[in-house]
Amino acid sequence: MNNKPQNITILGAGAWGQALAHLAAINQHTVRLWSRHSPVSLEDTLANTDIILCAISMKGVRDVANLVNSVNEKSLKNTIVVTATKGLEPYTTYTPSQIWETIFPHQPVVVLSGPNLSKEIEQKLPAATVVASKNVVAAQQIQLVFSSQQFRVYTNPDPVGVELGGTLKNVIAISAGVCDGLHLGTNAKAALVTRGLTEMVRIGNTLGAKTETFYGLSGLGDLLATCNSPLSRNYQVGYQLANSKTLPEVLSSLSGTAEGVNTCRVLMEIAQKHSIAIPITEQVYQLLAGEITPRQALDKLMLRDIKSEFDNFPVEQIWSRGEKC
Ligand SMILES: NC(=O)c1ccc[n+]([C@@H]2O[C@H](COP(=O)([O-])OP(=O)(O)OC[C@H]3O[C@@H](n4cnc5c(N)ncnc54)[C@H](O)[C@@H]3O)[C@@H](O)[C@H]2O)c1
Ligand SMILES: O=P(O)(O)OC[C@H](O)CO
Repeated sequence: MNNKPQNITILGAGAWGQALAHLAAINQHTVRLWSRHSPVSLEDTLANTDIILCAISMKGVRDVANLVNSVNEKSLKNTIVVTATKGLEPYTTYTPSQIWETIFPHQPVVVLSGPNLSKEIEQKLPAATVVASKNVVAAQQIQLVFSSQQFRVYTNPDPVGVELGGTLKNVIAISAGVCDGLHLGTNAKAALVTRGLTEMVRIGNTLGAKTETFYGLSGLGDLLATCNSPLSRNYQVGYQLANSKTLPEVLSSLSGTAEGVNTCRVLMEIAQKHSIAIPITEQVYQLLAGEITPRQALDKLMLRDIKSEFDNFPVEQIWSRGEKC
């Protein structure tokens, strides 16, 4: 493990890229920030870099990964790629780490994800996160690079699960914003977030993630942060839709990317393909498409067929044990 200051290139100079630059600088690492608007070329920025950290919005990840590959394929021999994007690619349904792994099959790829609202990190408030990779040593290296008094970093052996936790919670955060925007109360919010976690596990398991990862920081932890904070852009989308704003109005008022809007569309494709029940996501999708009102979405969720709480524990099974009375 290398405990020396590292040369880190952060791709994406938005809210999250800048917050990560601050966290890396705490440990005396040399940080270079690059964005598509940078005056310095990507090639120059990447010279002698030990770590490439991508904090680009989902829609730019493949283009930027291809750009990195085209300018610097040979000199990146020992470079670790870290991905901090929380989204899914339309059509391929790839996660960001899967895109990086496809383009850089010989580099270690590490996922960094957790309950990390950048505005709180900017204010130097404490936070924790998770780093996960198929390459355990690379994950431990990134843990060492970012761990500080302000930022506690855990490793996890399930990169797909860690990445999907951060991605899938964005859609549930939109629904939580709607719930608060309609003033539906704490009981309703608890029910929504808990059933939302069930949807996350269903999708995650189908895509190869471990159930227990969703009960950790990158799953439940990030879900709680995002569903309970007005600082979350995804939460704001739901909150403002519930307050009669249109989606274009909401998106133009946000400072940065609300990935849940596009993720929701990709999740609908995945759910249809694999026949997965994701009723909350389905209502968010119809709401974003302008097909239903927030109140209609609520009624649809409340009036669904009654069922057992757990997928593998049908009502009939309980009754047949004579426990009905
Ligand atoms: N802000 C947070 O609190 C936070 C925390 C954790 C993870 N994230 C995730 O990090 C990612 C970035 O979020 P952000 O808050 O920094 O967003 P942002 O909108 O503030 O910044 C996005 C960055 O991506 C770049 N970008 C966007 N589209 C691009 C394209 N087509 N090609 C090249 N570059 C492009 C922008 O120039 C900018 O540098 C998102 O996936 C988000 O979910 C954000
Ligand atoms: O502002 P949001 O909704 O993109 O949330 C930011 C982070 O994902 C919270 O961990």
